[in-house]
Amino acid sequence: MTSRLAHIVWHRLTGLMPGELNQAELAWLVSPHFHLTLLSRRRATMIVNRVRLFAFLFAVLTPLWSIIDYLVFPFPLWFALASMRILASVAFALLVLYYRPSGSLTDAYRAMAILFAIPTVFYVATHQLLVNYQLTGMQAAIGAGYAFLPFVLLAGLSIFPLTLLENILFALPMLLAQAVSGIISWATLDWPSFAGAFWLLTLITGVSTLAGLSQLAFMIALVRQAVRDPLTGIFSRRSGEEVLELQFIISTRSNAPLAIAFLDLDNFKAVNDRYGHEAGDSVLVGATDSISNNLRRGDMLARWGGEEFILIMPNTDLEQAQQAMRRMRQAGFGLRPDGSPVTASIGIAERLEDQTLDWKTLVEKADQRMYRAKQSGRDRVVCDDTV
Ligand SMILES: Nc1nc2c(ncn2[C@@H]2O[C@H](COP(=O)(O)OP(=O)(O)OP(=O)(O)O)[C@@H](O)[C@H]2O)c(=O)[nH]1
Repeated sequence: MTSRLAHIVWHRLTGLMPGELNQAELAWLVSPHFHLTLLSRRRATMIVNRVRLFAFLFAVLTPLWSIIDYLVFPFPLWFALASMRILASVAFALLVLYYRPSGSLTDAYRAMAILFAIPTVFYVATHQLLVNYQLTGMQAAIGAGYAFLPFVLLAGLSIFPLTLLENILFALPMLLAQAVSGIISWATLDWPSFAGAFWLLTLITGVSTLAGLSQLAFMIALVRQAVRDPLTGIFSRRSGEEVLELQFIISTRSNAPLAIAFLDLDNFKAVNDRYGHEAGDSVLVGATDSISNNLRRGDMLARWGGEEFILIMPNTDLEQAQQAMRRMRQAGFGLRPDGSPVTASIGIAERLEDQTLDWKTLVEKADQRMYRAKQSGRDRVVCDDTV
């Protein structure tokens, strides 16, 4: 009875989670640690682009308020505020001009940190300046507006597709700073208004976090659709090319081996011809399931064409790649509708061994070897040009 109730409550709760995600992807909302490289790169690009948009808006809006300050405040005050606004505006403009997306998350975090640091410094500086003046009436009302900046910053978090952990890490310094400033001025603190403002900041953080998580969920679903082959669920050719390009650069830089295997299922056309297209589809799914179950962590399988696949194996030399193929062929590639085993012809190429200068040549080599495996009788691996 209790377990049934717990089950219902759990079901209801998970029903609240973004419906576009599957169970495994829900963990991706918590921490970036679980994200695939392709998602991280796209997210990093999106974050930097949003930072630049935000910075552009603030570069334009920040100096405009000087007109109001000029009309309301006495001379030395409006001039000092205007100078600070111009400095902040220039800093925002520099961020727009010089920060470009690189695909690296560290760069994206740095861009966000700079974006939030500019108004924080501005806030602290203007606060120091304004406390020296005894403002009343209209002047006090306009001066109080400066205290709203932390609210704007925390609300600004909502435009970024961040995980729960990242949202907390970015919001925490601002909330802590607010709390510390309250503790420092403890004796003279107007308690109810401080507590009210702090509660409001926490609420805004919660809403921004929800907004960020919803964006992230939507992005995860879109990236999945863009990078996965709809039939087999493995990576599409387009994302395979992207990963291969990236892995080629990484392995060249670190002088590490990079092996790829080009796999083509044998006599697959006969399955379609004899048992129909749907049976053919099931064979494809069975073969990719079997390969995926035998992959090493860090390896990546992409569907290159109809019944052609490319397996990307970073940090793997020729000998290790041959071993991997032996293991894979032993595990098999699933069964044909008549119960006989599916076999594959495989060509292997390795960056160092083949002295290839770009990833396309590496694929060409593996493809040619796969073709020779077909010609010399199918169901075999070819890994050099000697046969
Ligand atoms: N069911 C199904 N068939 C596909 C799909 N994509 C490609 N094919 C079929 O795969 C077959 C490939 O046939 P071939 O290139 O002649 O190769 P094969 O029969 O495997 O022969 P070998 O490669 O020489 O061993 C074609 O009949 C395509 O129509 C797909 O998504 N589903």
